[in-house]
Amino acid sequence: MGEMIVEDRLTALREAIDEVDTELLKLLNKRMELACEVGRFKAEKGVPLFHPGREELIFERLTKANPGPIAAESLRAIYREIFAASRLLQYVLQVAYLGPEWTYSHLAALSLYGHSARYIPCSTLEDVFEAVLKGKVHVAVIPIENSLQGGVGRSMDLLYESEMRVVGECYLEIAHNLCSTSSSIADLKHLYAHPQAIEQCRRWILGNLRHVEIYESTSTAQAAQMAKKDPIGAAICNLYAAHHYGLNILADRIEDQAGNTTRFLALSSQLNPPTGSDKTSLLFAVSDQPGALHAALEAFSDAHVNMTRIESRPNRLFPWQYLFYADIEGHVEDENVHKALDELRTKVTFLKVLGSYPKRDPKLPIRFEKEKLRQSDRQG
Ligand SMILES: O=C(O)C(=O)C[C@]1(C(=O)O)C=C[C@H](O)C=C1
Repeated sequence: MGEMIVEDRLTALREAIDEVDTELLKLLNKRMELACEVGRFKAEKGVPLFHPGREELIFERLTKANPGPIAAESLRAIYREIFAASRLLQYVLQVAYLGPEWTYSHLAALSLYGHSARYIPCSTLEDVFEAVLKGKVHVAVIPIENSLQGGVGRSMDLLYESEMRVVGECYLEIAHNLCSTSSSIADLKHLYAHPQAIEQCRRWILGNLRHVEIYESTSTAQAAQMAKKDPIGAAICNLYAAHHYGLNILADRIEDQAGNTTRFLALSSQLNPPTGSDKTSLLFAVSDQPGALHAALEAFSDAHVNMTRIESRPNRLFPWQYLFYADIEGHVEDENVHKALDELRTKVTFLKVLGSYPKRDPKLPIRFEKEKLRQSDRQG
């Protein structure tokens, strides 16, 4: 093909793209106007503005209707930002998370609510819970379990102690890096890291950093802040923390085990409607007698409800008694789940339904990669 023909073809294709973009812009603005109208209507009638379930229903419908070639993950990313822009016209969604900025919790929150929400870092998990309970934020994002280390005890205790609804979940790939203002591992004398990160990179640290003294930090992002102030110090943190706190990456992906994933929960004071692909979280206690747990679990098998997780935790109010945290497939309004919970209530000494929310696939965790850093620069 001659050079002119190539140019002509490219120009024609780009003109066609320009036309589609103009059309998309018109449609996007039309959508935003409708969302504004919904916002005004809700405000007038005193209906809560934040409605996480509606977003999930839209995602769900479009994913099913999508003929391709756009990938489901791309469609979700586009809609995450459409919702964020749409919410921004109605109000600013406030999201609390365990800070400081650029912790994995921050990344999980960003993956759930997009870049137009306002993110409020809290210094403890207690403060994160309190922010929602006191109505200072619409939603909070907390870590609940890690694929290698199991449940996050403090989050589990706080779910028991507070009145909170679980309204969403997400799985985030945990990718650790050794980051420093120094450019050589040999020059390092100090390592700042969160205890869980130390645990997850233990073999790598033993193999490469035997010469350094380890200082525990309260989060991976705090480790990055400490390393920034120490010319002979390094931190274990994510790429975003390294980038935003101005650190070099001395080694990437230093976690010992591939597939390290943390599950996060979104908490709010509202209920979600069923989407057809939900999960329900609950906690319960059984009496101290033979077969009590077995009998409780039968409630699920009898109603053909699949349990995706069960974990026990000491009951801090009653020593040597235990609480069971369970996740089951389905929504509390689904018939089989309703039936299972009715039966469960007759077999347990305590039951708290934490909430139903759209189910995510643990095998498809959110990944924050290098390429996405530029985007966070523009928007973060
Ligand atoms: O349906 C609503 O309740 C809306 O506020 C509209 C809308 C949308 O853009 O589709 C706005 C923001 C999202 O949170 C979910 C839905």
